[in-house]
Amino acid sequence: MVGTGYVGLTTGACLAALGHRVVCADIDPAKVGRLRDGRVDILEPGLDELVRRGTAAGNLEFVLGAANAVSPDTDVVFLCVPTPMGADGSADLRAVESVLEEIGELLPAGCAVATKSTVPVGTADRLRHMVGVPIVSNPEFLREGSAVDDFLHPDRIVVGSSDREAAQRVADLYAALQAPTLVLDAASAEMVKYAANCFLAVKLSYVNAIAQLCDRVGADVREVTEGMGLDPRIGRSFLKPGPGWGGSCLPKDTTALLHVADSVGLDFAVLRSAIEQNARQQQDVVDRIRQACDGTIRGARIGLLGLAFKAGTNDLRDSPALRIADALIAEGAEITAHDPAITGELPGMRLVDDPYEAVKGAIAVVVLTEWPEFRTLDWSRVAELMDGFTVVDTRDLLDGADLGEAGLRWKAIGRPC
Ligand SMILES: NC(=O)c1ccc[n+]([C@@H]2O[C@H](COP(=O)([O-])OP(=O)(O)OC[C@H]3O[C@@H](n4cnc5c(N)ncnc54)[C@H](O)[C@@H]3O)[C@@H](O)[C@H]2O)c1
Ligand SMILES: O=c1ccn([C@@H]2O[C@H](COP(=O)(O)OP(=O)(O)O[C@H]3O[C@H](CO)[C@@H](O)[C@H](O)[C@H]3O)[C@@H](O)[C@H]2O)c(=O)[nH]1
Repeated sequence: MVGTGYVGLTTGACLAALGHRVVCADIDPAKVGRLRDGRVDILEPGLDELVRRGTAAGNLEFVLGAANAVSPDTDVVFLCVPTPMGADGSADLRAVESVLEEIGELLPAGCAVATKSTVPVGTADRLRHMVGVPIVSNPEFLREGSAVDDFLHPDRIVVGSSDREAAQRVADLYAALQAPTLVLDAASAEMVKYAANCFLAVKLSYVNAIAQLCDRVGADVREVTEGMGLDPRIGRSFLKPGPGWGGSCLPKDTTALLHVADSVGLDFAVLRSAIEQNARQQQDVVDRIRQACDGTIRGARIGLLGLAFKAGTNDLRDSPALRIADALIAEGAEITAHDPAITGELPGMRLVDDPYEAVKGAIAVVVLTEWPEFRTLDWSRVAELMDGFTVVDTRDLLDGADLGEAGLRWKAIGRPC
């Protein structure tokens, strides 16, 4: 397993739990040291336990550098390194290429390379020349915050390669999970990943736009999405409006697929407008906060509850909450923020470990991440501590009546307030 982040560590620890012998490599010596001591940096329920169990059982180990993960009896090398957004919006494949360069000569005959990193269509076939063995696309669909559970109970396993036998060998590693398994060509497998993530992004942008419309026409988006979701063709999940979608995947994958479409002369207008709607959604939240601050953000003290891109994770990558915070800071706001999973320092704001400290003296309070503990805050105490009385609830998390009783004004997107 090359790369021990969300994907590599989860996959490595879970494959070890299924009985395979796994060697996980990372380029970061400090991370490798911590993992050898059984310390996991990321917040993923069950992962620490699996890492400790695998290490104790002797079928999960951690090494520095991809080359040290490869041996003459290696069957599959999984690539789980980052593929971030490049300057032109395309996926930056430098980490993938540098690993292949590092291990190309070391791979034993009969082994396969499986790409779990999200890579654009054509990558497996294009990079094949760098290694003398088949490359199998094996996209990963886990969600942060439920990575172990998603791995162990997958909706589907997708593998694809021009070498079907190699693809089947990779699929066989997951046989114990008894999941629906698709063995495809490499391009189709690579496309499944982007097509799925981009569909989710389009769905969210659509529902965020519906929430905006509900506000303007006096409908209640909670009831509207319930009515939509009961239609099995639509489904109930991914229908919750918010401050815009973010995280380490949806933003970069939508931009990367749009880049691919542009490069082959296809105007993927629906995807482009989903990305644009997402930027507008974040700007709309800033505008709502401005209204709550009597029209001026400059000099206003604003308390933020939640910074992670969703509840259940301490990942801040491409978090809409941070984008919104940055926009407020750029307009001259004084920001105090609290997130139960985030400690340390962040530029331009005061990060505190007590939610009541975050709301102290605030003219407006903004809920940006749907942490359940925010629901049960003592709103009378919040009202006493604040200097103003508006709570902008971008996640429709709170009970408006509770806040009303405490003398606060509750503002949610698309809900009658
Ligand atoms: N995070 C998710 O939920 C998720 C889900 C599905 C797919 N993906 C995809 O999986 C890939 C990895 O994502 P992630 O979130 O796990 O990333 P991450 O940043 O959490 O982890 C990547 C790891 O790779 C290591 N690394 C970088 N270069 C290396 C090298 N040359 N040799 C060895 N290790 C190296 C880094 O130090 C880091 O520990 C990306 O392509 C991403 O799009 C992510
Ligand atoms: O009803 C919803 C559901 C999600 N979100 C937001 O959408 C973003 C993405 O959420 P989620 O998909 O749960 O996060 P990730 O962990 O990034 O997972 C996505 O990205 C991964 C990386 O590619 C894929 O593997 C997963 O299948 C895909 O769901 C977050 O900002 C959420 O707050 C909403 O606003 N409303």
